[in-house]
Amino acid sequence: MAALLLRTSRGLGACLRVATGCPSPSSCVVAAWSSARWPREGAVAWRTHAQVRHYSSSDKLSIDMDDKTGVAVLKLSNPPVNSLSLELLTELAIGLDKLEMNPSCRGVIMTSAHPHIFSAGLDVSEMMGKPTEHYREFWRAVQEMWLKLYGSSLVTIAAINGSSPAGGCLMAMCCDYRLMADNPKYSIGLNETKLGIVAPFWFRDTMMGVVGTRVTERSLQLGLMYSPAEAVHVGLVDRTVPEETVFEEARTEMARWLKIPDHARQITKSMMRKTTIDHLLAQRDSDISNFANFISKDSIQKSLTAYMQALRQPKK
Ligand SMILES: CC/C=C\C/C=C\C/C=C\CCC/C=C/C(=O)SCCNC(=O)CCNC(=O)[C@H](O)C(C)(C)COP(=O)(O)OP(=O)(O)OC[C@H]1O[C@@H](n2cnc3c(N)ncnc32)[C@H](O)[C@@H]1OP(=O)(O)O
Repeated sequence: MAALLLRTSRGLGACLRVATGCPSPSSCVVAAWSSARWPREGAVAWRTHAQVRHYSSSDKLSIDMDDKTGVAVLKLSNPPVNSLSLELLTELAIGLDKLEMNPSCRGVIMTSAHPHIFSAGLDVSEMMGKPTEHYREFWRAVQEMWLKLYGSSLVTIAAINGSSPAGGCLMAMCCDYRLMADNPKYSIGLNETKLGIVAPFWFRDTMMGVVGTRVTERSLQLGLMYSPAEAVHVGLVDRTVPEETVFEEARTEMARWLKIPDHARQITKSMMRKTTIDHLLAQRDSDISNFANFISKDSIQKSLTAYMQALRQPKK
């Protein structure tokens, strides 16, 4: 058991083989471990100096870590719609990594600084009119963000305070719990087919883990966007709350999750997610090539152009 308390600081994907005698990352089922999240002398000393630390140096992302509660707040702030550009994706992956390595950190609340939009998903302009090398780099960054968030050993809660299509929905689905503002104007879902593109297998697998096979199949084929109430009905969101209380409700929910001993919860989370993570890790390069080939096709570029033009039309 003592071996289980070793820190590896690498999220759920890192196998603590020493703990289970597991020979390889791919055959290890329960050994993934990030860090034993018990207070250490160093961490306590750190707390006396500063309770809240600002983590991110980017203006597109703020990360504030409260040393007293062990909870970090990660706020997307990339106007106008929090689209996930290469830069923001990279910042997200770095920020999540830093939190994973901080022994004081036990949970992350992810939310948006924008009043009505959680995230518009991947920045479509990163997928249009660029050279193949750019598409490859972009897609690796999308994968990396997913690996860090889906594979995080921390408690992750999405405080969804606005619309959340496609990649925005993916980020929310990576979290352990989702609260959404009950505003019927907001929507959430994987709408990729409506853009003429295809949600890759790991988007699908993430959704299946949240809502099951049947709802995923219907949602993906039709590119369904759900209102908050519908999202609760299909299980995509755990709970709706009045808009002005989303953040406080997320804090209350976090406190509930933090009552569970970290080691037990982390191993359980790893058991649930490891197969899905390994699936992408095993096919990372081919997934990048598939994306780059697919997105470079003239027909796909035309679809994206038409979609963006339609988006720019005045709304009725
Ligand atoms: C064989 C093949 C097998 C496998 C395939 C292999 C690989 C897979 C291939 C591809 C996978 C790709 C996966 C893609 C995931 C994504 O996330 S795609 C992005 C999808 N996102 C959307 O569709 C959201 C579109 N946006 C909206 O619905 C709305 O903008 C909003 C609800 C978010 C906000 O509405 P409003 O507040 O009304 O704001 P506006 O609509 O006026 O937008 C303001 C401004 O922002 C621009 N914009 C909006 N969204 C995006 C975006 N995602 N990226 C870039 N830019 C965006 C919009 O055009 C406006 O710009 P301007 O007009 O001001 O210039």
